[in-house]
Amino acid sequence: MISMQGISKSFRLHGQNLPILQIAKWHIQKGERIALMGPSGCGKSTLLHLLSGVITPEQGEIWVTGQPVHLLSESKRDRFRAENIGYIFQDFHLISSLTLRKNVELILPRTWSKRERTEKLDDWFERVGLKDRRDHLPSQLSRGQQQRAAIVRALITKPPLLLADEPTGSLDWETGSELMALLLEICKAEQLTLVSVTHDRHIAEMFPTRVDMRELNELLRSVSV
Ligand SMILES: Nc1ncnc2c1ncn2[C@@H]1O[C@H](COP(=O)(O)OP(=O)(O)OP(=O)(O)O)[C@@H](O)[C@H]1O
Repeated sequence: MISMQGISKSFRLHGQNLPILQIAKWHIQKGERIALMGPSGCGKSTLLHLLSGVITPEQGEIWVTGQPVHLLSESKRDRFRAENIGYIFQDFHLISSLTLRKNVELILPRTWSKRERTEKLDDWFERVGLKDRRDHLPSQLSRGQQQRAAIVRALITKPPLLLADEPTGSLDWETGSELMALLLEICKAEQLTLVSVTHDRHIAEMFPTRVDMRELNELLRSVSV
């Protein structure tokens, strides 16, 4: 499903090269659900951006669903991302002037018929407990409900890889753990692969697999971040 090998990634800052990631090998099987943990600034978000092809490494190979992401042009990476990756953000990233339904409709493939769209939207909003709220604006909903709508937006096309960057980070513990339980249950049922960054040890314990950046990123073994 995912294979990374010999990865080096650095950023250019004030004329200097700042090494951020060095990963010898990382393999993820289809359907794995992984909590990615590690101290602030250790490169967790950078790693998600590499997996989704938002950025590319200086060295190394990244294969996702059989595609060599490291070799694709920017436009091909955009397409790869649209077809293969669902993304959930800490702050939901819903458009405030649009209803939940319209927020999700924006990303649906043009090839879906009107009937297919309506059926899938109804199914998914029901699945996350928002059946009666889908025609409301984000501001009319709680933060947990907004994140549920963001889950619908990320999953409705069933992308093989779901990336989440602190999806419960702006929710209280109870709301956050309920939301994560729902997300994990859906990913298990649909056999979707999930890599989710979290700072919360209790949330991480809900996952079948935990990966610590201190083990993955070789730079963290010699340098403290
Ligand atoms: N575009 C960029 N240009 C320069 N430096 C960057 C850029 N993006 C990230 N960095 C640096 O890379 C390092 C890793 O950042 P990253 O956001 O991946 O860390 P993180 O582990 O996700 O942190 P946090 O848990 O605080 O969100 C940080 O030192 C950050 O300042």
